[in-house]
Amino acid sequence: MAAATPHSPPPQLSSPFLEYIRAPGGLDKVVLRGRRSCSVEIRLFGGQVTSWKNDHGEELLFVSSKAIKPPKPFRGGIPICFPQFGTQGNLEQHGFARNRLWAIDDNPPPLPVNPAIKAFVDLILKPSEDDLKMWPHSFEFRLRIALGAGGDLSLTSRIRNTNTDGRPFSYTFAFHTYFSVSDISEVRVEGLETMDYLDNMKGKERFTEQGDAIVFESEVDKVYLAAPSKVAIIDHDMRRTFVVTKEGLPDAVVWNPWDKKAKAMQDFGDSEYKHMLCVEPAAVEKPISLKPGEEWKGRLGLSAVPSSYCSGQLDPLKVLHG
Ligand SMILES: O=P(O)(O)OC[C@H]1O[C@@H](O)[C@H](O)[C@@H](O)[C@@H]1O
Repeated sequence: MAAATPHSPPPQLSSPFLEYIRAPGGLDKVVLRGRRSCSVEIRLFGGQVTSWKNDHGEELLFVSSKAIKPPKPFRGGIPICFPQFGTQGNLEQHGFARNRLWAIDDNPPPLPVNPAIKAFVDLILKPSEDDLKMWPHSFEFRLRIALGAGGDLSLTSRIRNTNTDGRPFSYTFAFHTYFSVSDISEVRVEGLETMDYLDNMKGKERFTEQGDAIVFESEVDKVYLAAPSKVAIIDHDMRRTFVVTKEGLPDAVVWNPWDKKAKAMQDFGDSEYKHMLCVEPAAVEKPISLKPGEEWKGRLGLSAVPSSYCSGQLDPLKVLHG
């Protein structure tokens, strides 16, 4: 199904757990509804999750109060970085997928789904003629966004090489997840200690993280390499822990712009850095290569658990292996 134009009727989504909301300026969105006040909002522009609320209706993702409307990328939620992460190539920063209008995919190829999950939507992005001029590869990018029975959110990406000229392609990728936190100075991240990382602030030089959980006192922009499949973000003040799980995505980017960069960013409030943290499951160091006909799958799982789970400090071994 193509994305709705301003004059076409909104797509009929055949589920009480889904709602299609029309909005001007490319801001049409799909809302997934779960039990009590759990919900997820997805904008077709960028195929971007822009809201994830728990069963008390509390927002769990950060969105900047200064976020700009299309055609600019939207600051917050979960932008998709594809086919390029950061400045690692000739394309615009973080690639073009976050800056394109996605469509609802009525007829996606089967994807095993937990039968308890009722609220999900499938989106698709294919390159336009202009995209092909910049990045000369034909692809189908399918994205399933699902709200679990317990309020968990999952995003599954399937990228297929549909080149008909026999050529493979490679890309880098990230789920650029902006978490909402009470106070960045009180937050710690567990699961990445002792990992090697590339420091984007030091010319991508490689370092090894020290043995302690990661805390924040200044700007951070690091790509943790071969990171574990689970990472925890512990927010003391909110008495909440986000558990991030990833499959098919070896790396994890951690980013907070801190005060100076915040002031320099047009679409970001001067003090908003205090209330956000990006932890981004990604494939950055080693680009993913696909031959024609091949498909890659990457999955992000998010849950928010009350701090009782972490009050005695979340056991790092559980984070890594539990
Ligand atoms: O401003 P953008 O393009 O959304 O990027 C924000 C940040 O995204 C992070 O993923 C990068 O590691 C940072 O280097 C970058 O500054």
